[in-house]
Amino acid sequence: MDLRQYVEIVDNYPKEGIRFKDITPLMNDGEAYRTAVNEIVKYAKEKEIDIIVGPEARGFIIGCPVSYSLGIGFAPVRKEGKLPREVIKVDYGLEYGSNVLTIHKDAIKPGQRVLITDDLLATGGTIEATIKLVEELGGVVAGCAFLIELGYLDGMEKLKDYDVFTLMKYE
Ligand SMILES: O=P(O)(O)OC[C@H]1O[C@H](OP(=O)(O)OP(=O)(O)O)[C@H](O)[C@@H]1O
Ligand SMILES: Nc1ncnc2[nH]cnc12
Repeated sequence: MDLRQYVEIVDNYPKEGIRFKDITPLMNDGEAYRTAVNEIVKYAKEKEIDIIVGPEARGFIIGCPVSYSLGIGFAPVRKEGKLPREVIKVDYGLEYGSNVLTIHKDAIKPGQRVLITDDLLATGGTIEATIKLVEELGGVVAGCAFLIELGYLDGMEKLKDYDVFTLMKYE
């Protein structure tokens, strides 16, 4: 199944010069969504993952069904001010802005094997920040999985020391 036909490219969103890759058509199609999630489930099984971590909001869309399918937990990474208990935080930049990400201090047990999921790898700022949070809690980043990699933004450079799985690459 060619999943690219379900990714819509929107020019100049959210600002001038950005070509936004919209995955909502993929999610709207049950078969395409399931095919994409199943590929990541397969990858997660190979990596013997204990828990999935995904950054808000699109990381949830990919990570939660993978967690459900494997019967393992999901730990949300959220923008500042959203998680109710004690958190650790990190600043990060992305293709069109900057922000703060947080995770609950007790979300991951030291030594747990973590798969980080997101819809898309652009500059790698979000994934780098998420990795920092996981590692600060003592988690082992056993893999990172994305639907889409924007090769022209070199996010992969930040992931040289990690195992990465992507379904679609745009140059
Ligand atoms: O590799 P980067 O340059 O960091 O960009 C990728 C990130 O940008 C998007 O999230 P965004 O922060 O727009 O938030 P959203 O998921 O809430 O839409 C996307 O879902 C990734 O998390
Ligand atoms: N070009 C892009 N399309 C979709 N999501 C993004 N997040 C960061 N850059 C993006």
